[in-house]
Amino acid sequence: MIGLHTVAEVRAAEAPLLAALPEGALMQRAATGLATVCLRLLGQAYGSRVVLLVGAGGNGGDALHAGARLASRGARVTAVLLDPERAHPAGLAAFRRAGGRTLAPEAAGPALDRADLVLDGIVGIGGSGSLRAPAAALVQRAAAGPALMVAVDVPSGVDADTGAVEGAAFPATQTVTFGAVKPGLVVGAGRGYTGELHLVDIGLAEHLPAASTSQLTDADAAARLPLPDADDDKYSQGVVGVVAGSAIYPGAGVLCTGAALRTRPGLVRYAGTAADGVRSAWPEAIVTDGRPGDAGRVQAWVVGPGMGTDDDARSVLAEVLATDLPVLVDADALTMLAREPQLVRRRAAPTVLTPHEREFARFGSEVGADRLGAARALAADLGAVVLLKGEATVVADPAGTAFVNGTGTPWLATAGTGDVLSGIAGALLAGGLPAGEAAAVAAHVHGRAGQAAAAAGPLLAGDLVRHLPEAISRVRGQRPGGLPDSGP
Ligand SMILES: NC(=O)C1=CN([C@@H]2O[C@H](COP(=O)(O)OP(=O)(O)OC[C@H]3O[C@@H](n4cnc5c(N)ncnc54)[C@H](OP(=O)(O)O)[C@@H]3O)[C@@H](O)[C@H]2O)[C@@H](O)CC1
Ligand SMILES: Nc1ncnc2c1ncn2[C@@H]1O[C@H](COP(=O)(O)OP(=O)(O)O)[C@@H](O)[C@H]1O
Ligand SMILES: [K+]
Repeated sequence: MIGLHTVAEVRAAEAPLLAALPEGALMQRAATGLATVCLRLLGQAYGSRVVLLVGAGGNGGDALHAGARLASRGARVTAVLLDPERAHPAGLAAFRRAGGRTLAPEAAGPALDRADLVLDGIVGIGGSGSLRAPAAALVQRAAAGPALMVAVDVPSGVDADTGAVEGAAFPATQTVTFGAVKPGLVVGAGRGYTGELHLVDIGLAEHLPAASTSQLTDADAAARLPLPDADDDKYSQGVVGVVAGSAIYPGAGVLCTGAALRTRPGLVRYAGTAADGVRSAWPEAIVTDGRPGDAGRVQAWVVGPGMGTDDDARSVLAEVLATDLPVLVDADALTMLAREPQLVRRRAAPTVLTPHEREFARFGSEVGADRLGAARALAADLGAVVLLKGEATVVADPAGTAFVNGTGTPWLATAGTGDVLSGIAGALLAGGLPAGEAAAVAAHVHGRAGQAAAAAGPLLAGDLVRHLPEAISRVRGQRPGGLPDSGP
């Protein structure tokens, strides 16, 4: 599990180290790691052109110390001092001793235009608000040039906690971050500015609290996807019930049921008006065109995709939510639930809501720039797990534990892929995973299936279902074997 730590947590963890270590030692660790990454990227330091963008805080200090190391290896390093009077004194002295030269921001254009590498030490975890004018102009000039763009700790202009970007920000090809991954590097707009992420260990780990926000690795997901063993039968892996699709639009029912089958193929029951379509696509499912109560026993329900929002649909939703089973609520069911949120507030069993941004807004407030904060707030308000879909899907539970998904591809932005996600998550809920983990593992596996399917070109939602066994095998670190095809 990759823990994501807020600025406050990083500052609190730094405090005892700063008190215990000789002055500047922590910054030396950071700068050494930073210079090592830059040297690797440059390949050959000697003769290469490096420009440092240096703000007035510790972030600029890191850049100056790293620049000194690069200069001592023969790189031609120029520091653009945004606030010369306040540049980090020890860093600037080391930089000058190593032969580095300085420039005023107004004179920096030509150097930026021909740099091999630009190091962004404008602002790190001490930043607030949008990037100020001189810094923003330098960032834009650097971005237009040919250089590798390396951000120090956090790309300047990105809010380290939320990923919010107001105005300009440094579009890094690489970000070298210190001590802990900050949430803003992997979520929201910030994710798009971070590039490849490098974490430098500066000794903070033992001082950091347990992370309340995490990102799953393949190994974390695999540990939550148990293999069936000799004692299992078709019921023991958990039976999932699916209410999705309609007579006119059976697709959502077919996709959702297929995804559930391909995730934990113990048993999937389907109840709804898309019964004929589901039956012919998936002979493995047990299908009724009756109500959920007619379907037989299940351990979790998925309700919503393509089911409509008429009175019948509303009464089916109420029936499912009145059970004491875990329920995943998606799509049309979210639209209905937003009108009657008490249906979920009064539940004792876990509920997972999987809105995209427009569905989220129906519950009363826009997602905004702080996606983690928004998901946490809705989860706490409704007492449900909220999986907020999008480029970086986030999952939050009512107690405040959250996950940021790290897998996926923009090719997933196509109709029906959300129905597949619901089927995967429903199967994991029925298997007994805690609701927040079921949602997070589902997003992880769904993203991996998207990546596998996209390798062959533009993907359709049905391709995701077909690639699920392969994606799950890969998450487990196994070489996927071929599976016969069935369904969409
Ligand atoms: N603590 C340590 O020992 C270690 C710290 N480390 C490093 O230090 C960094 C934290 O240093 P920090 O606390 O000095 O803050 P920092 O990120 O440099 O920002 C402050 C400067 O930014 C400016 N500024 C603010 N907003 C702005 C905006 N919108 N647009 C433009 N400018 C803006 C602000 O200006 P001011 O408001 O003061 O006028 C001030 O000049 C951390 O990220 C890591 O890199 C590592 O070496 C490990 C050891
Ligand atoms: N730009 C994107 N990058 C990565 N994943 C995306 C992007 N846009 C959408 N997705 C993913 O695609 C899926 C779309 O789901 P949804 O909006 O419910 O579509 P539908 O209702 O058509 O099934 C979600 O899992 C979402 O996270
Ligand atoms: K920075």
